[in-house]
Amino acid sequence: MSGREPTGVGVVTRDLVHVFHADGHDVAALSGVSLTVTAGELVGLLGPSGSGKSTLLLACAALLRPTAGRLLLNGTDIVRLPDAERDRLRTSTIGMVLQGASRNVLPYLTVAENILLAQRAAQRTGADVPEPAAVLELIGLTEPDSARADTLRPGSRQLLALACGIAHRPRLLLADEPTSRLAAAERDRVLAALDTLNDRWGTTVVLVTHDPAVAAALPRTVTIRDGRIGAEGRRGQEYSVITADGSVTLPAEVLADHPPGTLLRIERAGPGLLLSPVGDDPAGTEPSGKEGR
Ligand SMILES: Nc1ncnc2c1ncn2[C@@H]1O[C@H](COP(=O)(O)OP(=O)(O)OP(=O)(O)O)[C@@H](O)[C@H]1O
Repeated sequence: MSGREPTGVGVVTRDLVHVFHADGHDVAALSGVSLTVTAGELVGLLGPSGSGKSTLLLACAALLRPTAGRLLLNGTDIVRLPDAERDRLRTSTIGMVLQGASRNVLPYLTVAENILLAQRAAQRTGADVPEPAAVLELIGLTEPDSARADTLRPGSRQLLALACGIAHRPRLLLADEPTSRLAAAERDRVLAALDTLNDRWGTTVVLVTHDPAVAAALPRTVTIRDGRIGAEGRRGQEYSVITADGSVTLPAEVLADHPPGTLLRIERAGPGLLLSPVGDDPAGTEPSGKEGR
């Protein structure tokens, strides 16, 4: 190792759009995402199935080239970078943990062999990589180096997947549902590993999760709805976000009582805003309800 501590990468997206073309029709997976993740932050992406979380993660990982918009890693827009440059970023700067441990580790290799394999691409470019033991210590995986991956318990296999994702010491780690299908104690080990990584190496971490317990433990969450940012959370508390076009996504429980089409009066109330639903005739010029019959 060079001894110089790498710090995390800042991620900025502006009006990011991605359209998949499948079976003769288009699917807009991202419809204008503008998000800023500061270098060294730990952020969770939440949202319903199909809202665009994985697509956003893949775009940040330079594994998918967005249709439009900007995506900057430490100030460099990677959307229009040549393929070779994007490959180099993935080898040197970005770590990706795909959904499901089996997509990140080879079952018939040992713990140590999986780490060494994950480091190979970075080593080919002449980069310094950490000792496998240092990676395992940071992640908190205590199983012997010689254990085959397919003999590990689910939580340990997921920790190994994380270890492979950070084996080349990336400055940005993107993890797609790293705690899914884990028991609470195993989930907590994975969360602790992400915290330690973020704290000790200063790595920026963006993870997708559906688990409310994980979301509540994260310092910041961003909720994606229909390919846009719908809400932000801080330590489990949810906030709506005013988007660039001035729209606000209401929380699901508010929408349940006030369906689309409801008229709202918006008034300033000191430093706050008061949203009041009104009838179909906000000016009150028509008699309403039974009184008019
Ligand atoms: N390769 C693809 N080809 C066509 N459509 C796709 C492809 N990948 C994703 N989609 C569509 O894009 C939209 C967003 O998908 P995405 O996987 O990003 O959502 P998600 O929020 O990660 O969902 P989940 O929580 O279920 O993983 C969905 O409508 C999905 O069907």
